[in-house]
Amino acid sequence: MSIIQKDIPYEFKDASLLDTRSFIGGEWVNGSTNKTFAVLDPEDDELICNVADLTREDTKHAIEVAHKAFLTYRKTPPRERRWLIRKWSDIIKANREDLAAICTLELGKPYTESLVTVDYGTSFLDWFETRIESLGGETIPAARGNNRIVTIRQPQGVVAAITPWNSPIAMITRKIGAAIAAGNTVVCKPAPETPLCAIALGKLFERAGFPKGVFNVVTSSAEGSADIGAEMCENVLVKHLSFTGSTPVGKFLNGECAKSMKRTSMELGGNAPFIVFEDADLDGAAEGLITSKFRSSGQTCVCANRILVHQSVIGRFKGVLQEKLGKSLILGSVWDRKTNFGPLYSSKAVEKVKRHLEDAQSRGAELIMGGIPKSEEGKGPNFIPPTLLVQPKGSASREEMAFSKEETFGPLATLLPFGTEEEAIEYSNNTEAGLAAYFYTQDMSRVWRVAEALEVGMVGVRVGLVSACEMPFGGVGESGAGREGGGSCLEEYTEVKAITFGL
Ligand SMILES: O=CCCC(=O)O
Repeated sequence: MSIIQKDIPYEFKDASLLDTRSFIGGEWVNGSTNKTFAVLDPEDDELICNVADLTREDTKHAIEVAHKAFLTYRKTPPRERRWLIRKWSDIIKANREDLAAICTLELGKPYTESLVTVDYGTSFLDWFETRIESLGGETIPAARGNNRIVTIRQPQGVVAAITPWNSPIAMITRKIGAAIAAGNTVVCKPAPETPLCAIALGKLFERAGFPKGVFNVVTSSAEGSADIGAEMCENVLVKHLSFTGSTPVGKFLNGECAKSMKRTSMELGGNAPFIVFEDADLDGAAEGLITSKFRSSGQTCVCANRILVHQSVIGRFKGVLQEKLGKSLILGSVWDRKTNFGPLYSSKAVEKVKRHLEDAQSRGAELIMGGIPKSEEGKGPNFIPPTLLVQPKGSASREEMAFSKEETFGPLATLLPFGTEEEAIEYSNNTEAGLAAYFYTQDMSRVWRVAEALEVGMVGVRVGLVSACEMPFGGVGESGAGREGGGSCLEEYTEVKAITFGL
C-alpha cells in the first residue's frame, strides 16, 4: 500500500522507495515517540503523508551508531569505497524517474526539471568517485636536515549534514557523497518540507551495499529541528557539521560548533548581482537571466537577485527579455512534461515575494509582466508567475529596495538602470552575502577587471548557470565558508596528519 495520501498522475515503478521512516544503523525506524509530522504538496497544499518526527535522543543514538560504523568504515580501501559510490550512483540512475517524481511531489518542482536535478545529484557522486584514489598527501624535505616529513589525509569521523528543501537530492549527494567518499560516516537531517527524497536516497544507499550505519537519515518536523541541530553541534562524536540554508541559522550553528572546534561547511544565503553592460549581447544576456533568475522558480541561493542593466540598453533589453520570457517558460501542472516553471514551496515563500514586489512598486518600479495572481485564477495557493519590473531612472534609491538587502528566493526580477562600471561594482559589492555574481560584456579587459573586483565566491561571465560538480561551490563573507564539489571536494572532509621521520 502506498504511503501517499492523495492522487497523483504518476505511477511509481518501485513504490518501496516511498517511506515515512528514518534510517539509522541500516534499520528503518519510527523514532522513540512514534510522533509524525505532515509533508504537504506545494502545488495544492494537500497532505502527501506523515513522516516520523525524531527527537534529540534519537539523533544522539544515530550519531553513536554512525561513530561505531566509522571505526571500521574508515579502514575501507579507497578502491572499495570507489565501487560503493559508483554503485550508489548507478542505482540512483536506474531509479531516476521515481526519484524525480518524489522530488516533484514534495517540492512542487516540474517533473522535467526534477529529472535534471537527479542527474545533477548523480554528477556529484560520479565526480567524487574519480577523486577517491588520488586523495593523498605530500612528501616534504625537512629544512632542519636529517628529517623527512610526509602528510597523509584521514577521514574526520561522524559528519552531521543539515540539508535544504530547495535541492533535496543534489544537496544530499553533494555533502554526503563527498563525506562518505573520503571515508567518513554521516547523520543527515533533511529539511522538514522535503524528507521523502532523503529517505529514498537512503533506500538506494542500502541497496548499494554500504556497511550499516555509514549513512543515517534523521527526519524531523520544523518544531523539532532546533533540538536536533543542538545535538549535532554539541555531541563530541560529531567532527564536522555541513549545512546549507539561511545565513542567520548558519551563523548560529557555526557559533555553536566553535565551542568544540568542529569543522564546518556552510553554504548560506546569496544576493547575486546580474550586470548587463552596454556592449553585451542582449539575446545571450536575456537567456542567461532567465536561467539564473527563474530556474526553480527563483528558489536557489545562486539565483540573480539584483539586476543591473546599463541605462543606454535597458529599454531594448526589457523588450528582448519580455519576449523570451513569454516563449521559454511554460506554466502548467508540475506533472506535465512540458511545464518548466512551477509553484513556490510554501505560503511563507509567497509572502516574501509579495512583500518584495510591493516594496519595489512603492519605490517607483513599474510592473511589466506577472504579479501576484488573484485567488480566482486557480493556479494553486503557492503559485507566482514570472514577474518583471523596471525601475525608472531617478526614482528611489535602489539600495533601499527590499531585494537589495535580502534575497527574494522567488520569480521576481526588477531591472535597475546604471551608468558606470564603478557604480555597478559598488552596488554589487554592497552586500554581506557574496555567493555568486553574473555579468555580460564583450570587452575582455572588462571581463577580468569586473570578475576580479566582484566580492563573491563564484562568477558567471556570459553564463547564467555556474553550478557544476567540478566547480568549487561556495561564497565569501556571510554567504558561508568552505567549498563543495570542485578539485578539493574530498579534502574538505579529511584531516591532514604530518608524520616526521628521522633518517
Ligand atoms: O541553492 C542551492 C544550490 C543550488 C545549486 O547547486 O545550484
